[in-house]
Amino acid sequence: MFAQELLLRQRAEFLHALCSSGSAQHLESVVDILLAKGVLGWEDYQSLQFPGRTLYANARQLLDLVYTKGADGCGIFVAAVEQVLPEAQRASLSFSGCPPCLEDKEKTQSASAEKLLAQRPSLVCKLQGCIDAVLQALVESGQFSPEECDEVQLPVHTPSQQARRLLDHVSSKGEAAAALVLRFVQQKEESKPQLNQKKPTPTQEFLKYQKKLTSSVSAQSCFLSTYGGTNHMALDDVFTEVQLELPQSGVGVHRALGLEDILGPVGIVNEDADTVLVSGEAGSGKSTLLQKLHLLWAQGAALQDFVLLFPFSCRRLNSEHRELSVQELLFEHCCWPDREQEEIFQFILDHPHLILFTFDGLDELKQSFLDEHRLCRPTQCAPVHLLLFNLIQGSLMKGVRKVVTSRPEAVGPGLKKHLYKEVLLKGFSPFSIDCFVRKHQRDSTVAAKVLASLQANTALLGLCHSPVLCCIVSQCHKELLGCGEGSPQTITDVYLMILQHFFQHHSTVKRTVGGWLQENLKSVLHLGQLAFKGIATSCYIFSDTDLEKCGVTEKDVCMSFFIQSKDMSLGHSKHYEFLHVTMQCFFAALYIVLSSNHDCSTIPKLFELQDMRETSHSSKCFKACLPSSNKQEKILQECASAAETPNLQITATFLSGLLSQRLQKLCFHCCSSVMVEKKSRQVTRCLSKGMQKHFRSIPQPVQGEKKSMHAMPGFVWLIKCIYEMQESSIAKNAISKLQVDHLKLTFCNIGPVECTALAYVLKHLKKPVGLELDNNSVGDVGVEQLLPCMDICNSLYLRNNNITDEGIRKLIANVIHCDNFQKIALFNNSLTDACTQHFSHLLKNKQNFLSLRLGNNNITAEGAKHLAEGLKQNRSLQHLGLWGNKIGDEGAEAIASALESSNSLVWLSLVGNGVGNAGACALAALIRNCTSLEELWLTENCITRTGVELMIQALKQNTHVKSVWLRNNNLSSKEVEEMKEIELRLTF
Ligand SMILES: Nc1ncnc2c1ncn2[C@@H]1O[C@H](COP(=O)(O)OP(=O)(O)OP(=O)(O)O)[C@@H](O)[C@H]1O
Repeated sequence: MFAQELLLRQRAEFLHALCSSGSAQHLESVVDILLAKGVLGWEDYQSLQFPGRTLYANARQLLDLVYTKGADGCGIFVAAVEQVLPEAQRASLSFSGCPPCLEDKEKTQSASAEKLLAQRPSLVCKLQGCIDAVLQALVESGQFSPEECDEVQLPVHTPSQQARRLLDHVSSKGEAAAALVLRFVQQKEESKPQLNQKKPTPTQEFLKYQKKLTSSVSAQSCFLSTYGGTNHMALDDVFTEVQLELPQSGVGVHRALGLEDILGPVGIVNEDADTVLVSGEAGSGKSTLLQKLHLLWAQGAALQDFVLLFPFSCRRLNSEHRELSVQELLFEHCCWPDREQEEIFQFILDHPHLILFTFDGLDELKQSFLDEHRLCRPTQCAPVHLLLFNLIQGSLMKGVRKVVTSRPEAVGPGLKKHLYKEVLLKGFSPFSIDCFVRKHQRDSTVAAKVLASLQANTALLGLCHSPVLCCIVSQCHKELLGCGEGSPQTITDVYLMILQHFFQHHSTVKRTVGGWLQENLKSVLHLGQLAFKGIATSCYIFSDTDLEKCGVTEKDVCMSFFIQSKDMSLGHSKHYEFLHVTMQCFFAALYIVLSSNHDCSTIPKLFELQDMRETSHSSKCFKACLPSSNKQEKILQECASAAETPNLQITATFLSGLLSQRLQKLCFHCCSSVMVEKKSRQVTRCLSKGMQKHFRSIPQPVQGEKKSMHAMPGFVWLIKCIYEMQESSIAKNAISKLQVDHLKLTFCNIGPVECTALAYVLKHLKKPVGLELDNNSVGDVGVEQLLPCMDICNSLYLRNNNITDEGIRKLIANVIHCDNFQKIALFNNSLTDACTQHFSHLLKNKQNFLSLRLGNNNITAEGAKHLAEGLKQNRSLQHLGLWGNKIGDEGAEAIASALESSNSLVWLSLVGNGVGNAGACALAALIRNCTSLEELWLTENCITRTGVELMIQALKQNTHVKSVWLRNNNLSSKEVEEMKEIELRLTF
């Protein structure tokens, strides 16, 4: 088939192939190739750069364009798609009979600019990881302005997009800039360490082993056991992009990362270390992400610098009680070499840089990470956890790259110092939720209905940012769509929904409302007992005997709550795991509620653990709740040294939900109402006690300062438990005694779910507070969830929280009516000019508003003009911060002229905005006329002597201004010295 015809016939498939991952990566890589091959010209390329257009719209535009390029152009396009897509995706497109492809046409490119274009695809790869250095070189050589650097480095761009922006700018600068970039990349390549140098020639036996390992990794990773119970879904069909970020470092930046960045060069903190940590909350998708990496490696689509990949699960390593050498660990737990074991192991020892180990779920390892016991010889036998710790530290098999996943709580400073880099996994973005539901629900009408019901219930939408919950919600679409008003609000509701889903799926009996739990009570208690024991002893894999002991029957096993353990080392007997560990926590909580066997200290003990985080004390205390009637149980108790606090906390959260007034009635069908009510009172008391303890720890403020509480993650957990109870009186009671002016919840892993709970509780505060949520993952959905408590907030700090203009639109529509609300800080989000209209509206209509800080966003002169409209009509604003935007001279003129008549403005920052002398001139007028201004920040604004002199003149007429900051402008040191003498208030 001719390529042009293929493009027409398979248009839908091409679109799907380029866009279904939800990321622009495939599309952009194809465009790179088309530019390099001359299929697209610069104008074509510009027409594809339409801001705000959806991925699919861009892909359609590209297909239209390519079609007009004739058969050759289409042929190159098809080949480019083939090159860019992972193998599994390629299968859905039929390329047979297509014209040629991507061999280079041996053009003799003399000019550097031409080379830059022809080598674009490889340059995009090579530039990642050295963008900052290239930009610095371009600035130093006068080729780039600081504004252009800022544009390239915008945090909304992924590293590959930053590389493309850089190349785009360079291409408009001519030969010298292009030559500089090429030189830079060449030098970098030449100085690269061994990793990318020619790979050694492996022997036949090695190649056979590599093949065996690859197919075993592929077999283990190609399916995802999902909530269909017995159904398995191909990972490639359902994997949806997750949000990856780098942790903060100083005034850090949240950056969108792709899968390739997990092992790529961005975000390295310690070049000498070998371990990459991927950390994320329960159900955020760590195991699935690792599984995807395994699959991509096995498919030859990623991580091809590594010739062998050994995947480990810490959950399964817990069952290894022998002492092993590293060699035994690799070969017995991953893949057995049929021959020449020694030779293969020697290859691994000789080429550590070509080997990758992955360890999933370090938090599930029964022993906490210790940096003490060193092993150095790969032949030395030791308990598995010691081998693991020594591999992570690098004292064993230095140079082998390791990827480890863990919940954040389990990562202490001892481990952190051995990290090459850390990547935070933040679950699904709103876009991914959409994508996931569409992939999971093949029927597009059902998918649309599920998505509509999520939009109508934003608390549930917030929960769906956690992939595990998104998966359950999508799985239970019938229950969800049929529940009308009573649609789930809490995480307990969602797990009850899946419980009901599975029970009803396996039952033929017609049920009475609420009767389904009663009908299945026996199964619930058996499964609950197994889950409870497991949670208390960090046990997540169960043998037939374990099941038998708790009375779990064959029928219970078939109920879909379990998956069969994929372990290769557990011999022939069957082993089971709950579908997900959170499901185990849920059954454990059900058991505590429904069983009559517990002594009354179980609930208080479970809640007390918040004070014992990161110690094994919590588990010891909790283990005491286990009935230790027989020997085996005692052994179980002894060998578990550290039950995971996070899982105990999740269990306690479910317990709060199940014992809430509205869900209690479900339990009344199954056990004595007196007992349930008693347990419920216990939970309420524990929550109240826990909160009081936090409040008592608040230090008295230093004189003149506000009383401030710096909340810890334990506080957020208590708030979430209170939310699960869905009783205003409990929330009111718990929070009414909090008397602070400022509530600080920075770096507390606050996402939309936590925002829902926070708002539910904080709205009952008696006195207005400042709410500081900097450096979390609030996002637009989280902002919407916070609205109910905005009445009681006088200031809101949301620096670094992935907020876009849409979140701001909803926020402002609400806070405009809140009398107390006076300050907002939104430094380092994804805001553009579109949000400034809303702020302008706020400024016009809220004459007690004091402070607006929008630093490090993407606001241009256009946005500044909108803001200026609002500023003209505002009489109260004291602080305005636009640091690190791009308002330029025009924007500065608009802002300065709007503020000239202000008699409230005290502080103005336009740092790093390319204000220039024209802007400085307008700001000089502001200095002359504004009677209240005290501080003006104009650092890094390309202002020269002319601009500063204008300001000096203006300052002569103004005694209010205390300082004007002018560091890093275009002044020589001589000029700086001179001007300092003339005007002491200038700071250089
Ligand atoms: N990227 C993804 N695409 C599609 N589904 C996903 C993705 N990530 C997770 N899921 C779904 O969510 C479930 C839970 O994810 P996963 O087990 O990977 O989380 P986790 O972070 O490892 O949890 P835990 O810390 O509790 O072990 C998966 O079984 C899968 O159904």
